[in-house]
Amino acid sequence: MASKTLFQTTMRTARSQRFSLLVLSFLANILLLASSIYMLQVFDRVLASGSLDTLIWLSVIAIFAIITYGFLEFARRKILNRTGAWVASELSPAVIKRTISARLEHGRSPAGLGDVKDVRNFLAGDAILAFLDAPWTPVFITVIWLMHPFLGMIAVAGAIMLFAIGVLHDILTRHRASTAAMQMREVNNDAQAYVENAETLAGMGMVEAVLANWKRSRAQAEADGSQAEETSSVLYNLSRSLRLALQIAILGTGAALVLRAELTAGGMIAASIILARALSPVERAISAWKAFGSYRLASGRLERLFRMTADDQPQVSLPKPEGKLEVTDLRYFSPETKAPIIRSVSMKLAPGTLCGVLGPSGSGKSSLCRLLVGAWRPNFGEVRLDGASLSDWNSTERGKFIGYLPQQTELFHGTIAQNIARMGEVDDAAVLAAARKAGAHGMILALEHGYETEVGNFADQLSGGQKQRIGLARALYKDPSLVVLDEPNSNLDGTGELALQQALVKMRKAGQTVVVVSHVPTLLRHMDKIAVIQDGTVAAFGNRDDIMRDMMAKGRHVTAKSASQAAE
Ligand SMILES: Nc1ncnc2c1ncn2[C@@H]1O[C@H](COP(=O)(O)OP(=O)(O)OP(=O)(O)O)[C@@H](O)[C@H]1O
Repeated sequence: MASKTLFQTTMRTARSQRFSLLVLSFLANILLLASSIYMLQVFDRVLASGSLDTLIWLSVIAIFAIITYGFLEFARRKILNRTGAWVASELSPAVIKRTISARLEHGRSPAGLGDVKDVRNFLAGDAILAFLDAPWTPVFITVIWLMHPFLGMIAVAGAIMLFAIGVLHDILTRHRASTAAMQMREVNNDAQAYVENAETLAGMGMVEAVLANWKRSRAQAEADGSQAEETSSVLYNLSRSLRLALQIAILGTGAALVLRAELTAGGMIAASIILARALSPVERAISAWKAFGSYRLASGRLERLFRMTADDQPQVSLPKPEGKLEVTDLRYFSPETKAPIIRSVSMKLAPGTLCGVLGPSGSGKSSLCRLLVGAWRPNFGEVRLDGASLSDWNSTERGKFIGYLPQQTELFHGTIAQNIARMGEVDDAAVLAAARKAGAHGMILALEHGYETEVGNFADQLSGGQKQRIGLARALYKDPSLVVLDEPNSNLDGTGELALQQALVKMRKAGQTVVVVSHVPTLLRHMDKIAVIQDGTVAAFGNRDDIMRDMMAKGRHVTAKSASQAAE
Protein backbone atom coordinates (compact mmCIF):
# COMPACT_ATOMS: atom_id res chain seq x y z
CA MET A 1 0.00 0.00 0.00
CA ALA A 2 1.26 3.50 -0.84
CA SER A 3 2.49 5.42 2.21
CA LYS A 4 0.58 8.43 3.44
CA THR A 5 1.55 11.81 2.03
CA LEU A 6 2.13 14.85 4.25
CA PHE A 7 -1.17 16.19 2.94
CA GLN A 8 -3.00 13.08 4.14
CA THR A 9 -1.34 13.05 7.56
CA THR A 10 -2.05 16.77 8.04
CA MET A 11 -5.70 16.29 7.12
CA ARG A 12 -5.88 13.30 9.42
CA THR A 13 -4.56 15.37 12.34
CA ALA A 14 -7.07 18.07 11.45
CA ARG A 15 -9.81 15.46 11.53
CA SER A 16 -8.78 14.47 15.06
CA GLN A 17 -10.67 17.59 16.19
CA ARG A 18 -13.76 15.71 15.05
CA PHE A 19 -14.51 14.31 18.50
CA SER A 20 -14.58 17.63 20.34
CA LEU A 21 -16.56 19.18 17.49
CA LEU A 22 -19.09 16.35 17.61
CA VAL A 23 -19.51 16.73 21.38
CA LEU A 24 -19.92 20.51 21.07
CA SER A 25 -22.37 20.04 18.20
CA PHE A 26 -24.33 17.49 20.23
CA LEU A 27 -24.68 19.90 23.15
CA ALA A 28 -25.41 22.88 20.88
CA ASN A 29 -28.16 21.03 19.05
CA ILE A 30 -29.74 19.80 22.29
CA LEU A 31 -29.78 23.40 23.49
CA LEU A 32 -31.32 24.46 20.18
CA LEU A 33 -34.41 22.56 21.28
CA ALA A 34 -34.72 24.99 24.21
CA SER A 35 -36.68 27.63 22.30
CA SER A 36 -39.21 25.10 21.02
CA ILE A 37 -39.64 23.54 24.47
CA TYR A 38 -40.06 27.07 25.85
CA MET A 39 -42.83 27.79 23.33
CA LEU A 40 -44.50 24.51 24.12
CA GLN A 41 -44.47 25.23 27.83
CA VAL A 42 -45.57 28.86 27.51
CA PHE A 43 -48.54 28.01 25.30
CA ASP A 44 -49.61 24.81 27.00
CA ARG A 45 -48.69 25.44 30.61
CA VAL A 46 -48.29 29.16 31.38
CA LEU A 47 -51.22 30.39 29.29
CA ALA A 48 -53.42 27.55 30.56
CA SER A 49 -52.47 28.01 34.25
CA GLY A 50 -51.85 31.78 34.20
CA SER A 51 -48.78 31.26 36.44
CA LEU A 52 -46.35 34.21 36.20
CA ASP A 53 -43.79 32.37 38.36
CA THR A 54 -43.64 29.49 35.91
CA LEU A 55 -43.20 31.98 33.04
CA ILE A 56 -40.31 33.70 34.84
CA TRP A 57 -38.55 30.42 35.62
CA LEU A 58 -39.08 29.09 32.13
CA SER A 59 -37.72 32.34 30.66
CA VAL A 60 -34.64 32.27 32.92
CA ILE A 61 -33.88 28.66 31.94
CA ALA A 62 -34.46 29.41 28.23
CA ILE A 63 -32.18 32.47 28.32
CA PHE A 64 -29.48 30.48 30.12
CA ALA A 65 -29.77 27.73 27.49
CA ILE A 66 -29.49 30.25 24.65
CA ILE A 67 -26.43 31.94 26.22
CA THR A 68 -24.77 28.54 26.70
CA TYR A 69 -25.60 27.75 23.09
CA GLY A 70 -23.86 30.98 22.07
CA PHE A 71 -20.69 29.92 23.92
CA LEU A 72 -20.76 26.45 22.36
CA GLU A 73 -21.20 27.94 18.90
CA PHE A 74 -18.27 30.29 19.57
CA ALA A 75 -16.14 27.32 20.70
CA ARG A 76 -17.04 25.35 17.57
CA ARG A 77 -16.03 28.23 15.31
CA LYS A 78 -12.83 28.82 17.26
CA ILE A 79 -11.79 25.17 16.87
CA LEU A 80 -12.54 25.30 13.14
CA ASN A 81 -10.65 28.57 12.70
CA ARG A 82 -7.63 27.25 14.57
CA THR A 83 -7.69 23.98 12.64
CA GLY A 84 -7.88 25.86 9.33
CA ALA A 85 -4.99 28.15 10.31
CA TRP A 86 -2.91 25.19 11.53
CA VAL A 87 -3.49 23.22 8.32
CA ALA A 88 -2.51 26.26 6.23
CA SER A 89 0.67 26.84 8.26
CA GLU A 90 1.66 23.15 8.04
CA LEU A 91 0.93 22.79 4.35
CA SER A 92 2.07 26.14 2.91
CA PRO A 93 5.88 25.72 3.18
CA ALA A 94 5.63 22.06 2.11
CA VAL A 95 3.51 23.04 -0.89
CA ILE A 96 6.01 25.73 -1.95
CA LYS A 97 8.83 23.17 -1.67
CA ARG A 98 6.88 20.54 -3.60
CA THR A 99 5.82 23.09 -6.23
CA ILE A 100 9.49 23.89 -6.82
CA SER A 101 10.29 20.16 -7.14
CA ALA A 102 7.32 19.61 -9.47
CA ARG A 103 8.44 22.51 -11.68
CA LEU A 104 11.95 21.07 -11.85
CA GLU A 105 10.92 17.45 -12.35
CA HIS A 106 7.77 17.76 -14.41
CA GLY A 107 7.89 21.24 -15.88
CA ARG A 108 4.73 22.31 -14.03
CA SER A 109 2.93 21.92 -10.74
CA PRO A 110 -0.67 20.73 -10.43
CA ALA A 111 -1.26 22.69 -7.21
CA GLY A 112 -0.22 25.87 -5.44
CA LEU A 113 -0.89 28.07 -2.44
CA GLY A 114 -4.36 28.94 -3.82
CA ASP A 115 -5.33 25.34 -3.14
CA VAL A 116 -4.13 25.56 0.46
CA LYS A 117 -6.34 28.65 0.80
CA ASP A 118 -9.36 26.72 -0.52
CA VAL A 119 -8.73 23.88 1.94
CA ARG A 120 -8.37 26.35 4.77
CA ASN A 121 -11.54 28.26 3.82
CA PHE A 122 -13.51 25.03 3.78
CA LEU A 123 -12.15 23.77 7.10
CA ALA A 124 -12.72 27.09 8.85
CA GLY A 125 -16.02 27.94 7.16
CA ASP A 126 -19.73 27.32 7.49
CA ALA A 127 -19.75 24.16 5.41
CA ILE A 128 -18.27 21.99 8.17
CA LEU A 129 -20.81 23.32 10.68
CA ALA A 130 -23.62 22.45 8.29
CA PHE A 131 -22.20 18.94 7.88
CA LEU A 132 -21.80 18.59 11.67
CA ASP A 133 -25.40 19.62 12.23
CA ALA A 134 -26.78 17.48 9.40
CA PRO A 135 -26.95 14.24 11.49
CA TRP A 136 -29.39 16.10 13.75
CA THR A 137 -31.91 16.48 10.97
CA PRO A 138 -33.32 12.92 11.47
CA VAL A 139 -33.34 13.44 15.26
CA PHE A 140 -35.38 16.65 14.95
CA ILE A 141 -37.68 15.01 12.40
CA THR A 142 -38.25 12.12 14.82
CA VAL A 143 -39.22 14.61 17.54
CA ILE A 144 -41.73 16.20 15.12
CA TRP A 145 -43.01 12.73 14.19
CA LEU A 146 -43.55 11.96 17.86
CA MET A 147 -45.63 15.13 18.14
CA HIS A 148 -47.81 13.96 15.28
CA PRO A 149 -47.10 11.56 12.38
CA PHE A 150 -48.72 13.96 9.88
CA LEU A 151 -46.25 16.66 10.81
CA GLY A 152 -43.45 14.09 10.67
CA MET A 153 -44.44 13.14 7.12
CA ILE A 154 -44.31 16.79 6.02
CA ALA A 155 -40.86 17.13 7.58
CA VAL A 156 -39.57 13.94 5.90
CA ALA A 157 -40.92 15.02 2.50
CA GLY A 158 -39.36 18.46 2.97
CA ALA A 159 -35.97 17.06 3.91
CA ILE A 160 -35.98 14.68 0.92
CA MET A 161 -36.88 17.50 -1.48
CA LEU A 162 -34.20 19.80 -0.07
CA PHE A 163 -31.65 17.01 -0.27
CA ALA A 164 -32.64 16.36 -3.90
CA ILE A 165 -32.09 20.05 -4.67
CA GLY A 166 -28.63 19.73 -3.08
CA VAL A 167 -27.73 16.74 -5.28
CA LEU A 168 -29.10 18.50 -8.38
CA HIS A 169 -27.01 21.53 -7.47
CA ASP A 170 -23.87 19.41 -7.36
CA ILE A 171 -24.61 17.73 -10.70
CA LEU A 172 -25.41 20.99 -12.49
CA THR A 173 -22.62 23.17 -11.14
CA ARG A 174 -19.65 20.95 -10.28
CA HIS A 175 -18.04 20.73 -13.73
CA ARG A 176 -18.72 24.27 -14.79
CA ALA A 177 -17.58 25.77 -11.49
CA SER A 178 -14.30 23.82 -11.57
CA THR A 179 -13.58 24.82 -15.19
CA ALA A 180 -14.32 28.45 -14.36
CA ALA A 181 -12.07 28.30 -11.29
CA MET A 182 -9.21 26.86 -13.34
CA GLN A 183 -9.63 29.47 -16.07
CA MET A 184 -9.71 32.23 -13.46
CA ARG A 185 -6.44 30.95 -12.01
CA GLU A 186 -4.77 31.13 -15.41
CA VAL A 187 -6.18 34.59 -16.05
CA ASN A 188 -4.82 35.77 -12.68
CA ASN A 189 -1.41 34.24 -13.43
CA ASP A 190 -1.35 36.10 -16.75
CA ALA A 191 -2.13 39.37 -14.99
CA GLN A 192 0.73 38.72 -12.56
CA ALA A 193 3.11 38.06 -15.47
CA TYR A 194 2.10 41.38 -17.09
CA VAL A 195 2.93 43.27 -13.90
CA GLU A 196 6.28 41.51 -13.63
CA ASN A 197 7.13 42.42 -17.23
CA ALA A 198 5.91 45.99 -16.96
CA GLU A 199 8.96 47.51 -18.69
CA THR A 200 8.70 45.32 -21.79
CA LEU A 201 4.98 46.00 -22.13
CA ALA A 202 5.26 49.74 -21.60
CA GLY A 203 8.45 50.10 -23.64
CA MET A 204 6.92 48.59 -26.76
CA GLY A 205 3.40 49.88 -26.32
CA MET A 206 2.03 46.39 -25.75
CA VAL A 207 -0.17 47.14 -22.72
CA GLU A 208 -3.41 47.72 -24.67
CA ALA A 209 -2.89 44.63 -26.85
CA VAL A 210 -2.20 42.25 -23.94
CA LEU A 211 -5.10 43.75 -21.99
CA ALA A 212 -7.45 43.18 -24.94
CA ASN A 213 -6.43 39.48 -25.02
CA TRP A 214 -6.63 39.25 -21.26
CA LYS A 215 -10.13 40.76 -21.20
CA ARG A 216 -11.31 38.13 -23.69
CA SER A 217 -9.92 35.25 -21.59
CA ARG A 218 -11.33 36.77 -18.44
CA ALA A 219 -14.76 37.26 -20.00
CA GLN A 220 -14.83 33.56 -20.96
CA ALA A 221 -13.87 32.50 -17.42
CA GLU A 222 -16.38 34.94 -15.99
CA ALA A 223 -19.15 33.66 -18.28
CA ASP A 224 -18.61 30.06 -17.15
CA GLY A 225 -18.39 31.18 -13.54
CA SER A 226 -21.54 33.29 -13.65
CA GLN A 227 -23.53 30.50 -15.29
CA ALA A 228 -22.58 28.24 -12.40
CA GLU A 229 -23.41 31.05 -9.95
CA GLU A 230 -26.77 31.61 -11.61
CA THR A 231 -27.73 27.93 -11.42
CA SER A 232 -26.55 27.98 -7.84
CA SER A 233 -28.62 30.99 -6.88
CA VAL A 234 -31.76 29.64 -8.64
CA LEU A 235 -31.49 26.41 -6.68
CA TYR A 236 -30.66 28.22 -3.45
CA ASN A 237 -33.74 30.42 -3.82
CA LEU A 238 -35.81 27.37 -4.68
CA SER A 239 -34.65 25.71 -1.47
CA ARG A 240 -35.45 28.85 0.55
CA SER A 241 -38.95 29.08 -0.93
CA LEU A 242 -39.46 25.39 -0.30
CA ARG A 243 -38.44 25.78 3.32
CA LEU A 244 -40.86 28.72 3.79
CA ALA A 245 -43.62 26.70 2.11
CA LEU A 246 -42.87 23.81 4.46
CA GLN A 247 -43.07 26.18 7.39
CA ILE A 248 -46.55 27.24 6.27
CA ALA A 249 -47.52 23.63 5.60
CA ILE A 250 -46.51 22.54 9.07
CA LEU A 251 -48.26 25.49 10.76
CA GLY A 252 -51.39 24.97 8.65
CA THR A 253 -51.48 21.23 9.28
CA GLY A 254 -50.67 21.87 12.95
CA ALA A 255 -53.55 24.33 13.19
CA ALA A 256 -55.93 21.79 11.60
CA LEU A 257 -54.73 19.20 14.12
CA VAL A 258 -55.27 21.68 16.96
CA LEU A 259 -58.84 22.23 15.69
CA ARG A 260 -59.33 18.46 15.72
CA ALA A 261 -57.81 18.40 19.21
CA GLU A 262 -55.02 16.09 18.10
CA LEU A 263 -52.29 18.64 18.96
CA THR A 264 -51.87 21.50 21.41
CA ALA A 265 -51.23 25.08 20.23
CA GLY A 266 -47.81 24.90 21.88
CA GLY A 267 -47.08 21.69 19.94
CA MET A 268 -47.95 23.46 16.70
CA ILE A 269 -45.51 26.36 17.34
CA ALA A 270 -42.81 24.02 18.68
CA ALA A 271 -43.08 21.75 15.62
CA SER A 272 -42.66 24.74 13.34
CA ILE A 273 -39.51 25.87 15.22
CA ILE A 274 -38.04 22.36 15.25
CA LEU A 275 -38.70 21.98 11.52
CA ALA A 276 -36.71 25.15 10.85
CA ARG A 277 -33.81 23.69 12.87
CA ALA A 278 -34.12 20.32 11.15
CA LEU A 279 -33.93 21.76 7.65
CA SER A 280 -31.39 24.48 8.34
CA PRO A 281 -28.28 22.24 7.92
CA VAL A 282 -29.63 20.85 4.63
CA GLU A 283 -30.23 24.34 3.33
CA ARG A 284 -26.88 25.63 4.61
CA ALA A 285 -25.17 22.68 3.00
CA ILE A 286 -26.46 23.82 -0.39
CA SER A 287 -24.94 27.28 0.01
CA ALA A 288 -21.76 25.73 1.44
CA TRP A 289 -21.55 23.38 -1.54
CA LYS A 290 -19.35 25.79 -3.48
CA ALA A 291 -16.74 25.79 -0.70
CA PHE A 292 -16.98 22.02 -0.54
CA GLY A 293 -16.54 21.77 -4.35
CA SER A 294 -13.45 24.00 -4.23
CA TYR A 295 -12.11 21.96 -1.30
CA ARG A 296 -12.64 18.69 -3.16
CA LEU A 297 -10.77 19.97 -6.24
CA ALA A 298 -8.02 21.61 -4.19
CA SER A 299 -7.38 18.52 -2.08
CA GLY A 300 -7.26 16.37 -5.25
CA ARG A 301 -4.62 18.68 -6.72
CA LEU A 302 -2.61 18.84 -3.50
CA GLU A 303 -2.70 15.07 -3.17
CA ARG A 304 -1.41 14.77 -6.77
CA LEU A 305 1.37 17.28 -6.00
CA PHE A 306 2.50 15.33 -2.94
CA ARG A 307 2.34 12.01 -4.82
CA MET A 308 4.29 13.22 -7.87
CA THR A 309 7.20 14.72 -5.94
CA ALA A 310 9.57 12.81 -3.71
CA ASP A 311 10.40 13.70 -0.14
CA ASP A 312 13.91 15.09 0.27
CA GLN A 313 15.09 12.26 2.52
CA PRO A 314 17.76 13.15 5.05
CA GLN A 315 20.74 11.31 3.62
CA VAL A 316 24.01 10.45 5.28
CA SER A 317 26.17 13.53 5.85
CA LEU A 318 29.11 13.61 3.49
CA PRO A 319 32.30 15.63 4.02
CA LYS A 320 33.02 18.70 1.90
CA PRO A 321 34.16 17.38 -1.50
CA GLU A 322 37.45 18.39 -3.06
CA GLY A 323 35.70 19.08 -6.34
CA LYS A 324 36.44 16.03 -8.51
CA LEU A 325 33.62 16.17 -11.05
CA GLU A 326 32.62 13.10 -13.08
CA VAL A 327 29.73 13.18 -15.52
CA THR A 328 28.75 9.85 -17.03
CA ASP A 329 26.33 9.29 -19.88
CA LEU A 330 24.09 12.10 -18.70
CA ARG A 331 20.70 12.29 -20.42
CA TYR A 332 17.78 14.56 -19.82
CA PHE A 333 14.42 14.71 -21.59
CA SER A 334 11.96 17.57 -21.56
CA PRO A 335 9.50 16.76 -18.74
CA GLU A 336 6.60 17.90 -20.89
CA THR A 337 7.38 16.78 -24.46
CA LYS A 338 9.92 14.05 -23.56
CA ALA A 339 12.17 15.45 -26.32
CA PRO A 340 15.87 14.88 -25.51
CA ILE A 341 17.57 18.04 -24.30
CA ILE A 342 20.84 16.46 -23.13
CA ARG A 343 21.90 13.27 -24.91
CA SER A 344 24.74 11.34 -23.40
CA VAL A 345 27.20 13.85 -21.96
CA SER A 346 30.31 12.50 -20.25
CA MET A 347 33.33 14.38 -18.91
CA LYS A 348 35.77 14.42 -16.00
CA LEU A 349 37.29 17.45 -14.27
CA ALA A 350 39.96 17.31 -11.59
CA PRO A 351 39.74 19.71 -8.60
CA GLY A 352 41.03 23.16 -9.51
CA THR A 353 40.14 22.84 -13.19
CA LEU A 354 38.49 25.69 -15.04
CA CYS A 355 36.29 24.39 -17.85
CA GLY A 356 34.67 26.62 -20.45
CA VAL A 357 31.46 25.49 -22.13
CA LEU A 358 30.75 26.68 -25.67
CA GLY A 359 28.02 25.91 -28.13
CA PRO A 360 25.33 27.44 -30.31
CA SER A 361 22.14 28.89 -28.90
CA GLY A 362 19.73 26.21 -27.73
CA SER A 363 22.40 23.49 -27.79
CA GLY A 364 21.87 22.63 -24.10
CA LYS A 365 24.54 24.60 -22.21
CA SER A 366 22.18 26.01 -19.57
CA SER A 367 20.46 22.63 -19.26
CA LEU A 368 23.83 20.99 -18.61
CA CYS A 369 24.54 23.60 -15.91
CA ARG A 370 21.22 22.79 -14.20
CA LEU A 371 22.10 19.10 -14.23
CA LEU A 372 25.63 19.75 -12.91
CA VAL A 373 24.30 21.61 -9.87
CA GLY A 374 21.55 19.05 -9.24
CA ALA A 375 18.65 21.45 -9.94
CA TRP A 376 17.44 18.99 -12.58
CA ARG A 377 17.53 15.28 -11.95
CA PRO A 378 18.91 13.36 -14.96
CA ASN A 379 16.71 10.72 -16.58
CA PHE A 380 19.80 8.63 -17.10
CA GLY A 381 23.46 8.80 -16.09
CA GLU A 382 25.04 10.54 -13.15
CA VAL A 383 26.86 13.61 -11.94
CA ARG A 384 29.38 12.66 -9.25
CA LEU A 385 31.30 14.94 -6.91
CA ASP A 386 34.28 13.17 -5.32
CA GLY A 387 32.73 9.87 -6.35
CA ALA A 388 29.34 10.49 -4.69
CA SER A 389 26.32 10.90 -6.94
CA LEU A 390 24.54 14.25 -6.45
CA SER A 391 21.42 12.29 -5.58
CA ASP A 392 23.26 10.80 -2.55
CA TRP A 393 23.21 14.20 -0.93
CA ASN A 394 20.41 15.96 0.79
CA SER A 395 19.77 18.99 -1.46
CA THR A 396 20.33 21.57 1.30
CA GLU A 397 23.64 20.04 2.30
CA ARG A 398 24.75 19.55 -1.30
CA GLY A 399 23.95 23.19 -2.06
CA LYS A 400 26.55 24.37 0.47
CA PHE A 401 29.31 22.83 -1.65
CA ILE A 402 28.01 24.18 -4.95
CA GLY A 403 27.94 27.70 -6.35
CA TYR A 404 25.60 28.47 -9.25
CA LEU A 405 25.01 31.64 -11.20
CA PRO A 406 22.11 31.14 -13.64
CA GLN A 407 21.69 33.20 -16.80
CA GLN A 408 18.96 35.32 -15.21
CA THR A 409 20.03 36.50 -11.77
CA GLU A 410 17.06 36.62 -9.42
CA LEU A 411 17.56 38.12 -6.00
CA PHE A 412 15.18 37.28 -3.18
CA HIS A 413 13.40 39.59 -0.82
CA GLY A 414 15.92 40.55 1.87
CA THR A 415 19.15 42.52 2.25
CA ILE A 416 22.13 42.19 -0.09
CA ALA A 417 24.04 40.51 2.76
CA GLN A 418 21.24 37.95 3.20
CA ASN A 419 21.19 37.28 -0.53
CA ILE A 420 24.94 36.71 -0.66
CA ALA A 421 24.60 34.43 2.39
CA ARG A 422 21.98 32.48 0.42
CA MET A 423 19.17 33.70 2.71
CA GLY A 424 20.57 31.71 5.66
CA GLU A 425 22.46 32.91 8.69
CA VAL A 426 24.73 35.78 7.62
CA ASP A 427 28.44 35.15 8.20
CA ASP A 428 29.74 38.71 7.80
CA ALA A 429 33.34 37.74 7.06
CA ALA A 430 32.28 35.20 4.43
CA VAL A 431 29.86 37.69 2.84
CA LEU A 432 32.63 40.29 2.57
CA ALA A 433 35.10 37.76 1.17
CA ALA A 434 32.58 36.56 -1.46
CA ALA A 435 31.67 40.12 -2.44
CA ARG A 436 35.34 41.07 -2.75
CA LYS A 437 36.08 38.00 -4.86
CA ALA A 438 33.16 38.83 -7.16
CA GLY A 439 34.33 42.43 -7.48
CA ALA A 440 31.05 43.57 -5.92
CA HIS A 441 32.34 45.04 -2.63
CA GLY A 442 32.94 48.61 -3.88
CA MET A 443 29.69 48.68 -5.81
CA ILE A 444 27.72 47.50 -2.73
CA LEU A 445 29.40 50.06 -0.44
CA ALA A 446 28.47 52.81 -2.90
CA LEU A 447 24.77 52.03 -2.34
CA GLU A 448 23.05 54.18 0.30
CA HIS A 449 22.50 51.30 2.71
CA GLY A 450 25.46 49.17 1.59
CA TYR A 451 25.11 45.50 2.48
CA GLU A 452 21.83 46.28 4.27
CA THR A 453 20.13 47.48 1.06
CA GLU A 454 16.79 45.75 0.63
CA VAL A 455 16.49 43.99 -2.72
CA GLY A 456 14.39 41.40 -4.45
CA ASN A 457 11.06 43.14 -4.87
CA PHE A 458 9.53 45.30 -7.56
CA ALA A 459 10.98 48.40 -6.00
CA ASP A 460 14.61 47.32 -6.08
CA GLN A 461 16.84 49.77 -7.86
CA LEU A 462 19.70 47.54 -8.96
CA SER A 463 20.91 47.36 -12.54
CA GLY A 464 21.32 44.06 -14.40
CA GLY A 465 25.11 44.20 -13.93
CA GLN A 466 24.82 44.96 -10.20
CA LYS A 467 22.43 42.05 -9.72
CA GLN A 468 24.77 39.76 -11.64
CA ARG A 469 27.73 40.72 -9.45
CA ILE A 470 25.71 40.08 -6.29
CA GLY A 471 24.60 36.78 -7.85
CA LEU A 472 28.25 35.95 -8.49
CA ALA A 473 29.15 36.77 -4.87
CA ARG A 474 26.29 34.45 -3.79
CA ALA A 475 27.72 31.69 -5.98
CA LEU A 476 31.19 32.17 -4.45
CA TYR A 477 29.97 32.39 -0.81
CA LYS A 478 32.02 30.14 1.48
CA ASP A 479 34.22 28.85 -1.37
CA PRO A 480 32.13 25.97 -2.75
CA SER A 481 33.96 22.98 -4.25
CA LEU A 482 32.09 23.20 -7.55
CA VAL A 483 31.14 26.53 -9.14
CA VAL A 484 28.93 26.66 -12.24
CA LEU A 485 28.55 30.04 -13.94
CA ASP A 486 26.10 30.39 -16.82
CA GLU A 487 27.18 33.38 -18.91
CA PRO A 488 28.47 35.26 -15.85
CA ASN A 489 29.70 38.20 -17.90
CA SER A 490 26.52 38.93 -19.87
CA ASN A 491 25.80 42.11 -17.89
CA LEU A 492 29.27 42.99 -16.66
CA ASP A 493 31.28 46.09 -17.53
CA GLY A 494 35.07 46.16 -17.87
CA THR A 495 35.68 46.33 -14.10
CA GLY A 496 33.21 43.53 -13.42
CA GLU A 497 34.79 41.36 -16.07
CA LEU A 498 38.28 41.97 -14.73
CA ALA A 499 37.07 41.03 -11.23
CA LEU A 500 35.56 37.86 -12.67
CA GLN A 501 38.85 36.93 -14.34
CA GLN A 502 40.72 37.48 -11.08
CA ALA A 503 38.12 35.42 -9.23
CA LEU A 504 38.59 32.56 -11.72
CA VAL A 505 42.34 32.57 -11.15
CA LYS A 506 41.85 32.56 -7.36
CA MET A 507 39.37 29.70 -7.60
CA ARG A 508 41.81 27.61 -9.56
CA LYS A 509 44.47 28.31 -6.92
CA ALA A 510 42.04 27.36 -4.15
CA GLY A 511 41.38 24.04 -5.91
CA GLN A 512 37.76 24.83 -6.77
CA THR A 513 36.34 23.21 -9.89
CA VAL A 514 34.68 25.76 -12.12
CA VAL A 515 32.44 25.36 -15.16
CA VAL A 516 31.80 28.58 -17.11
CA VAL A 517 29.42 28.99 -20.04
CA SER A 518 30.85 31.83 -22.06
CA HIS A 519 32.00 32.79 -25.53
CA VAL A 520 34.09 35.73 -24.36
CA PRO A 521 37.77 35.21 -25.37
CA THR A 522 39.12 37.09 -22.33
CA LEU A 523 37.39 34.55 -20.08
CA LEU A 524 38.10 31.52 -22.23
CA ARG A 525 41.79 32.43 -22.07
CA HIS A 526 41.77 31.43 -18.39
CA MET A 527 40.21 28.02 -18.99
CA ASP A 528 42.12 24.75 -18.71
CA LYS A 529 39.55 22.69 -20.57
CA ILE A 530 36.84 23.44 -23.09
CA ALA A 531 33.66 21.47 -23.76
CA VAL A 532 31.80 22.21 -26.96
CA ILE A 533 28.11 21.33 -26.70
CA GLN A 534 26.10 20.77 -29.83
CA ASP A 535 22.58 19.46 -30.07
CA GLY A 536 22.60 18.26 -26.44
CA THR A 537 25.85 16.34 -26.63
CA VAL A 538 29.59 16.96 -26.26
CA ALA A 539 30.92 17.64 -29.75
CA ALA A 540 34.46 18.21 -28.44
CA PHE A 541 36.17 18.14 -25.04
CA GLY A 542 39.82 18.61 -24.16
CA ASN A 543 42.59 21.04 -23.34
CA ARG A 544 41.74 24.62 -24.22
CA ASP A 545 44.53 25.11 -26.75
CA ASP A 546 43.77 21.88 -28.62
CA ILE A 547 40.06 22.61 -28.82
CA MET A 548 40.59 26.21 -29.89
CA ARG A 549 43.08 25.21 -32.55
CA ASP A 550 40.71 22.57 -33.79
CA MET A 551 37.83 25.03 -33.87
CA MET A 552 39.88 27.63 -35.71
CA ALA A 553 40.80 25.03 -38.27
CA LYS A 554 37.17 24.05 -38.77
CA GLY A 555 35.94 27.67 -38.51
CA ARG A 556 33.29 26.40 -36.11
CA HIS A 557 31.09 28.48 -33.85
CA VAL A 558 33.58 30.92 -32.26
CA THR A 559 35.13 33.23 -34.76
CA ALA A 560 38.71 32.60 -35.72
CA LYS A 561 39.64 35.91 -34.08
CA SER A 562 38.10 35.09 -30.69
CA ALA A 563 39.54 31.59 -30.77
CA SER A 564 42.99 32.89 -31.46
CA GLN A 565 42.61 35.49 -28.72
CA ALA A 566 41.53 32.79 -26.33
CA ALA A 567 44.35 30.53 -27.38
CA GLU A 568 46.98 33.20 -26.72
N1 LIG B 1 12.50 23.87 -18.71
C1 LIG B 1 12.56 23.37 -19.93
N2 LIG B 1 11.63 22.50 -20.36
C2 LIG B 1 11.68 22.00 -21.59
N3 LIG B 1 12.63 22.31 -22.50
C3 LIG B 1 13.58 23.16 -22.14
C4 LIG B 1 13.61 23.74 -20.84
N4 LIG B 1 14.68 24.56 -20.77
C5 LIG B 1 15.30 24.47 -21.98
N5 LIG B 1 14.64 23.64 -22.79
C6 LIG B 1 15.01 23.29 -24.17
O1 LIG B 1 16.28 22.68 -24.12
C7 LIG B 1 17.07 23.09 -25.21
C8 LIG B 1 18.39 23.62 -24.70
O2 LIG B 1 18.15 24.82 -24.00
P1 LIG B 1 19.30 25.55 -23.16
O3 LIG B 1 18.70 26.73 -22.49
O4 LIG B 1 19.99 24.55 -22.35
O5 LIG B 1 20.25 26.01 -24.35
P2 LIG B 1 21.53 26.94 -24.29
O6 LIG B 1 22.59 26.24 -25.05
O7 LIG B 1 21.85 27.34 -22.91
O8 LIG B 1 21.02 28.18 -25.13
P3 LIG B 1 21.42 29.74 -24.98
O9 LIG B 1 22.86 29.86 -25.39
O10 LIG B 1 20.51 30.41 -25.96
O11 LIG B 1 21.18 30.12 -23.57
C9 LIG B 1 16.26 24.12 -25.98
O12 LIG B 1 15.73 23.46 -27.12
C10 LIG B 1 15.16 24.50 -25.05
O13 LIG B 1 13.97 24.74 -25.75
